[in-house]
Amino acid sequence: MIYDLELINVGKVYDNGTPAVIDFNLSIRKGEFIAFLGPSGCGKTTTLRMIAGFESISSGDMMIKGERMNDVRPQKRPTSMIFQNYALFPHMTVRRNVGYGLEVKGRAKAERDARVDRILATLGLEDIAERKPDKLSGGQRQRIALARGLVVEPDVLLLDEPLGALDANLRKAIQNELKLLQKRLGVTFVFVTHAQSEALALSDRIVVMNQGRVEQISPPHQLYTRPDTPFVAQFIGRNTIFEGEVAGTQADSTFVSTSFGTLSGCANGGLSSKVNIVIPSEAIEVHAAGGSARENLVRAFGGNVVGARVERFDVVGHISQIGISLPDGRGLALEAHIDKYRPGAFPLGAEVMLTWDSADATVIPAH
Ligand SMILES: Nc1ncnc2c1ncn2[C@@H]1O[C@H](COP(=O)(O)OP(=O)(O)OP(=O)(O)O)[C@@H](O)[C@H]1O
Repeated sequence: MIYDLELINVGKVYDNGTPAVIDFNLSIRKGEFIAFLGPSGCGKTTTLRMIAGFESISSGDMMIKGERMNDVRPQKRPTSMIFQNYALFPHMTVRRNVGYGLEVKGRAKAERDARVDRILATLGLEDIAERKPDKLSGGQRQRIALARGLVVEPDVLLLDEPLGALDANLRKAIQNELKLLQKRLGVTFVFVTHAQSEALALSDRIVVMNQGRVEQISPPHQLYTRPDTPFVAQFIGRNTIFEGEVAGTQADSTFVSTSFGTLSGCANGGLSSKVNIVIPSEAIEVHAAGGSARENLVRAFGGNVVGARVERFDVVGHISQIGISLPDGRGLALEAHIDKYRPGAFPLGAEVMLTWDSADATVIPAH
């Protein structure tokens, strides 16, 4: 199979010796929307710049449609890049800004005009085509930058935090547009962000990076529900993590001996003896303690019962928010519809029990 983009053991060491990207492997199919997600300094932008050709590749290979690109100059690569600040020329009209890439490539005026008209129409920018960018809103400037990237008809569009300069509402609206546009045009997008919600909402697959290494590459739902590593479990979603050692397996459940008792979840990949059991907030239920509740819950939830205390109970609109503390002092925040936990269901300071289904928890290697 020929991929639109392949990174094969790609590494980057800067001149000062900093290893910024280590052994990056990824194969992207045509029309995929891929997000690079990770904390500041993890190597997202460096990887994007290596793909664009603005940064040299220290080791490994970068291929586009089966052709090795390592030594191809940026303007000769079938990529275009959109920067966070959009890098629009303030003295040029929107139309010239959008057509600039085609001018640089030496395309004839008639072809340039036709392509620019088409992309301006696609993005709803015809009415402002003769204006200068500094007279336009953030959302309009973002769309112009997108038009400028797409007009050269790249195989791969590279986007470096392209929504970072927009306020939250506009960001959400443009996210939706971006996703629809990408699917309609069928162009492969590689998108850098450190906003988790953006990556989860937009991408077909997310690459989570940490300190120059790829931690996990998965579709959003899988990344959220089945983290591969402790880093991903802490970085994505809101998980509670218990450390322990594998005590045995039965059917799909792996039992883990922890300081909170023997707890269980689904094993994700091969396990060493030291493991983490990862429980998403959404999977945790709160029950009043007392009477024979504990024995019943232990039976119903395969042993997944942990005692805790209610520290906070707030109702916001139709959502109940419960702040819980575990015996080891850690806190967790749970949310559910008000129908599930009615106001006053748990008085502050109440002893409660937390449960989850084994199938909703994931057991991963501790390192
Ligand atoms: N030109 C450079 N010279 C030396 N080191 C660099 C250079 N550019 C980046 N680095 C280092 O490489 C590592 C990765 O940086 P990079 O900008 O790729 O991270 P990032 O994940 O994109 O971060 P951010 O989200 O803050 O943009 C960091 O340790 C950074 O300090």
